[in-house]
Amino acid sequence: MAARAAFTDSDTADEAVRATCDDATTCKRFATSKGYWKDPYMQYFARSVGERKAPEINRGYYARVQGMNHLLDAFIRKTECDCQVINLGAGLDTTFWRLKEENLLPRKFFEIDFPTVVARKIHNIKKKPPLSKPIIETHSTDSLLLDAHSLDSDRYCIIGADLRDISTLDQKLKKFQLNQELPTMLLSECVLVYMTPSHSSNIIHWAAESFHTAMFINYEQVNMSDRFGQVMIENLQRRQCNLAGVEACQSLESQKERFLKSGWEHADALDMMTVYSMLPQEDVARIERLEFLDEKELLHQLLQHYSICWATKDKLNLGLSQLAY
Ligand SMILES: C[S@@+](CC[C@H](N)C(=O)[O-])C[C@H]1O[C@@H](n2cnc3c(N)ncnc32)[C@H](O)[C@@H]1O
Repeated sequence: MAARAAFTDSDTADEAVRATCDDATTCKRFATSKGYWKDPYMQYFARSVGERKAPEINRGYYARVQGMNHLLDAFIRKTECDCQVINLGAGLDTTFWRLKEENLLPRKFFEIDFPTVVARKIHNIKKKPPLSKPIIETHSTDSLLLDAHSLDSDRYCIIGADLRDISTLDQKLKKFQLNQELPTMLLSECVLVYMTPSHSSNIIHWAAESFHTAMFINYEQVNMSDRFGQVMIENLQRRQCNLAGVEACQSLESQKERFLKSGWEHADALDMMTVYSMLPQEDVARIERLEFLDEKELLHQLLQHYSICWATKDKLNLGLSQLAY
């Protein structure tokens, strides 16, 4: 009986984590509909613009997306596209299509998420030509591997897997021609915080062991032990969503530390208030004119509770540790 209850609880917990993918998608969809940044592909994953979101939420998503893109694009340029990207917990992210459009496609772009999330994404890709066309265009043969929980083409691959099961993840990536010799970017955008510190540390460790030249960018909460952080945790708990990994989100130091103790040579971390102040200020001024923001203090608090941490290892001496804002 006890085992059964535990199974049901963890199932509910995983379902709540999977639902966070819809939150991210609807918030990004809304912000793009207001013109914070351009993403012509989002509409194919979330048809309706949905409920209005507060201006501080839209600015927060702007900082998140621009902040991640800045480091990712710098890495791709540094490697002259001779690299691969693995987006862990990718949800309905559209980065592959943006990179294709901007002529910045890596040799291969991998995405991982729970099989049910992947099944939904594949369903949308199959049905919407603007999503499927770029995949077909960059594929050299007539047929590509496609089933309910995976799609593999020359340049884009999406895999249904649980990130907490590293050996299956590793096996599946290798089956789809992961190249351990290529400079590799690992992305986790609001993902690690949903798993225990031991599970996320396994992933960070596995990534460091698997590639000799790599960069890992992690976006998630920080400064979570203060009052504002506690309220964020309680709000999520009310929706059955437990931030199981919050322990690593105490400070910028704790964020860096988890990489440095797991085989990464160099790590940096900034809170999103700082990232926001380092983004191209002309564009920041443009988005600040889009909507009137009454509660500046709330925006600052929000941005101070998220961070981008990036870590590198660089056997090929590409200069990865110099990539910054
Ligand atoms: C908040 S969403 C973020 C999605 C995307 N990275 C973005 O920022 O738009 C978190 C994603 O991580 C995925 N995720 C969390 N834990 C996972 C696990 N153990 N295995 C696979 N995917 C996981 C969820 O299914 C969800 O799609």
